[in-house]
Amino acid sequence: MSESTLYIGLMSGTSLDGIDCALVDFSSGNPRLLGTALRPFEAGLHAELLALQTPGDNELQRVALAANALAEAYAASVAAVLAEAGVAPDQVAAIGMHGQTLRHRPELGFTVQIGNAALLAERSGIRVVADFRSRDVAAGGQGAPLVPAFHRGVFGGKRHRAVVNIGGIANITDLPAKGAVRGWDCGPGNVLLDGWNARHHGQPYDADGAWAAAGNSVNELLERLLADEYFDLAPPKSTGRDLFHLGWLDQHLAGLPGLAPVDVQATLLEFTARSIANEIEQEAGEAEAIYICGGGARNGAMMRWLAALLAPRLVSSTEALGLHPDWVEAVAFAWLAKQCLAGQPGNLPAVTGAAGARVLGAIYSA
Ligand SMILES: Nc1ncnc2c1ncn2[C@@H]1O[C@H](COP(=O)(O)OP(=O)(O)OP(=O)(O)O)[C@@H](O)[C@H]1O
Ligand SMILES: CC(=O)N[C@H]1[C@@H]2OC[C@@H](O2)[C@@H](O)[C@@H]1O[C@H](C)C(=O)O
Repeated sequence: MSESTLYIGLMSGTSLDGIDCALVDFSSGNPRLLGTALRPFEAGLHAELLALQTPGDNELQRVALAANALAEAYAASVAAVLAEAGVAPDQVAAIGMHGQTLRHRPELGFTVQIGNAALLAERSGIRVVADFRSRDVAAGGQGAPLVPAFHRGVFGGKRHRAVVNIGGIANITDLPAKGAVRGWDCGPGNVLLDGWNARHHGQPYDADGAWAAAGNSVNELLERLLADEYFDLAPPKSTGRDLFHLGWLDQHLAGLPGLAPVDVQATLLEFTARSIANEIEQEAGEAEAIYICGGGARNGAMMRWLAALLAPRLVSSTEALGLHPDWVEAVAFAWLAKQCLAGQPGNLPAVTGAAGARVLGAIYSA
């Protein structure tokens, strides 16, 4: 089946909102979506994946069991998408399985995405490509972001554009009309907004940014957050929950007692939007139009902040370029699986800082 042009991309990202699954046909120049599914994590698995983000007891066994539970959930997503599209497993060339990031420490030489790829191959009957980041890290790179090569192919054009993924973490791809593509993680996306909202309202996210929009940003807190040294680093750079988590926010709040939770949320929204806009101004200032993907595109208050901060540039979602913002990352991992099977590189060394272009991923036969 290696001549099949159908691939499945599976992404469960740093926001921990669940599993994005996309069935994609690459037979023409542009990827064509044949089916999609977003499956929230079952509560117990969500709690365990969140707990495993920080060191704890009996980690080896807990990680192994969580990796199995993830594979079962991935297999259910794959089965649902195939059934809806009327496609049989043997018509699919491969699944690109990102896995769940538990640690990202390229400066120490490792990044960890869990998910039992062997079990997913067994359950789905489809070849699985997994562990996309390790080879780039082994070659001295950040192992992230990996989507810029895909963004170049689908979103590049005659005008200078930038694409911003606002997931748990936010990353930017700079797509000049001529010249090299650049990309880097610019800092938090929704991770702090989600965490603060969950702490105060018990809900996974602040729908449409409505709670944040009801508060007033606190300048002293905003300045402290923006002073983090991550924002002074030049690309290549990548980050994760290892750095940006509620404990990081709590450290900054410690010297500012008595703030109303709604005003902290308002500050987090402005901080997130400003950190993204600042990095675009510094690194991709010539971009004429900015396209947002990831769940942040559903946050109206975030989109209004970005439009104001980045004016007169046009700010819209990637839907304007033909790919719905919810599915960009899953389609990218389908594409990365295709690159792997073709023996083609998936990374851009100018983005990740790796010593060279590398074929990414490990293949688990069907
Ligand atoms: N209606 C909405 N209003 C506000 N925010 C939303 C809405 N829908 C989704 N989001 C945000 O989008 C997040 C999910 O985004 P996404 O799926 O792109 O992240 P991810 O892929 O897990 O992260 P990453 O790209 O960092 O790996 C949610 O956690 C939430 O913060
Ligand atoms: C280590 C890791 O999982 N990084 C993710 C995360 O989520 C967004 C940002 O941080 C990005 O660098 C990356 O994902 C995308 C898909 C990437 O590699 O391009």
